[in-house]
Amino acid sequence: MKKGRDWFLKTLRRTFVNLHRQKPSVPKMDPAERFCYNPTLRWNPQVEDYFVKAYGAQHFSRISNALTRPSCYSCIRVNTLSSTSDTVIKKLLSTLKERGWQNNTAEGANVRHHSDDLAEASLENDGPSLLPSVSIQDCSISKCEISSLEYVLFIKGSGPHTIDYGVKEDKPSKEVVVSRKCAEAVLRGAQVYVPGVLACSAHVEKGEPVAVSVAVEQAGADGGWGVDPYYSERSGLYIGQGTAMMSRAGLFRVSEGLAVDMTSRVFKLPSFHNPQEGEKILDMCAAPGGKTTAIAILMKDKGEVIAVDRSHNKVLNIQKLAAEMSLKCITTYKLDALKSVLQTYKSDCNDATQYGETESTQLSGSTSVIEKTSNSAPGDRHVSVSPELEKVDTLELLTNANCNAKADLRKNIRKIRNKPGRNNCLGGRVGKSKGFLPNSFDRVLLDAPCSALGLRPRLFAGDETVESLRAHGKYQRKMFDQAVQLVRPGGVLVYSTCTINPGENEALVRYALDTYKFLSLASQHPRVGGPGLVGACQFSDGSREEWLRPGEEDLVQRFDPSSSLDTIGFFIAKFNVGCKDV
Ligand SMILES: C[S@@+](CC[C@H](N)C(=O)[O-])C[C@H]1O[C@@H](n2cnc3c(N)ncnc32)[C@H](O)[C@@H]1O
Repeated sequence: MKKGRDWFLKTLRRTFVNLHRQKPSVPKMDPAERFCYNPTLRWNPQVEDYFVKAYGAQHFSRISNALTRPSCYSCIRVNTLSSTSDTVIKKLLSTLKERGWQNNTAEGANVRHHSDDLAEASLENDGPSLLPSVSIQDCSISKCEISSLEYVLFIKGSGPHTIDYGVKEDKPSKEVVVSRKCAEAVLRGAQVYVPGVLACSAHVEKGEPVAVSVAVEQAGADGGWGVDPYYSERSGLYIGQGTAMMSRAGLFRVSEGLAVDMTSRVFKLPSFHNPQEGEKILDMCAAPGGKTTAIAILMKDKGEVIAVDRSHNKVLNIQKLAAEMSLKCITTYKLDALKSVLQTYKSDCNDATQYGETESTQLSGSTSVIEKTSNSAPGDRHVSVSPELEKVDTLELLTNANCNAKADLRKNIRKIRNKPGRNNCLGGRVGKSKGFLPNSFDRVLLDAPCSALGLRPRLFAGDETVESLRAHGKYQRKMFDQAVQLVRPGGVLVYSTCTINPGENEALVRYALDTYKFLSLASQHPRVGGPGLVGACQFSDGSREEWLRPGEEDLVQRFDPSSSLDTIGFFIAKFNVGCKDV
């Protein structure tokens, strides 16, 4: 992160120096066109070409445009073990009120005035249930209407709003330029923190109003992507206005802290820093733990939820979330889902469901996991070495490991590269798992990693190639093969992922409906009962494929009709494993 920021700052400063020397002429333009939010999403040219052929230029431009805007909703899961949805709604409303959401009518020009009475009434209401949706200025909170999911709350924001930046002679008074990542967070309700700041106008003092704009990567002459800080290039890239919380000099002296307190935003979405029984459940790609904790709540914190992720830091995040929510039935491990099924195990382990290292991150004593004291390979040890010593250490490690195969050599080198410290490790112990025995879980959730192409808002998409998009599917399939082996006969495997509306293009149909075909094929897996597959896919054109049985309709996530991005289809498929005749 720090390296990236240094690189940005270096590039930026170098370009500013060049700019100064070259004194390029900035084309005059209408301030309304320039000081607004109207970004163009850049794609890898091949991917763009691919999608334009698939959707047609106009439709693809709509998709691209929609992706640059944040989703209208934030979603909060209520921990119903310690509160109720109504209580949390009241609390959220009161937090919003404290933050001035009702009265701050100076924010933006398109302010929608909802009645404060409703919010007031609901805050004072001690009755059994609130209205399904309560609104205050620019924001409404509602419970999910699907029965049994009332613990899910939707917070709807508003935007885009027009902001008066106090432009004089085509220039806003003072300006802070932030990185693209920072801007994407600000568009979802965050503040501007020091690490996100790339540049700042001269003579900015603490307390002064500043316009906040974003420096997005532009295609360079060499075919690569780079930040182009040309003033005029940030047209349409203004994301709001705020108060500088430190002077310009202070900003570049410190490495953390609040840099700009946002007072007017193009998109208003409040940011809240919040986050069934006896079964044994595995969550295979669990971080940050949203679904793990939801499962634990549904289990009334009784039973065993084993949450694994391949990233050390992300496992720490799951632990943190579980601890914050006082959930005791969650045990976490670091594990690559592609190696979830234990390959070799020793017969002296009675009823062992998995092998772990000495360290367990188990949060309760309820799991039947058996841990071994030292079954880690020599390469597993954490070696903290300086870069100069790294080569020596690698060699030593390889010798010690007595590796015969090239694959082992590669694996051990990778382990060294990823050792704590190189990865900005958050610190903290994480138990490693060697995998689980087949048939050892009542249920397995595979919330597989995807291309994240549908994540919004998105201001840069140049990194994704057609090949990388295709690779996600293959990766998911391998994980599925592992997951299906771990469910006990009669158990359930839940698989969730998203895909892209295929439109009418044949090539895209082949690519996007890959998942769909995969799910159909998966139902013919020797361990999966054909009719046991339930799932659904719903596309924007209204077409729908489903395999649902009465009472299972709620398994399917439905489209938000108010969303302007209508091209992503969701799959949530449930497989009954090991019973062909279900
Ligand atoms: C879609 S996210 C999971 C979100 C999570 N289920 C939730 O609701 O909070 C996918 C996760 O898979 C993890 N992941 C990616 N490849 C993995 C692998 N080979 N093994 C285990 N986890 C993996 C990523 O680190 C990421 O945290």
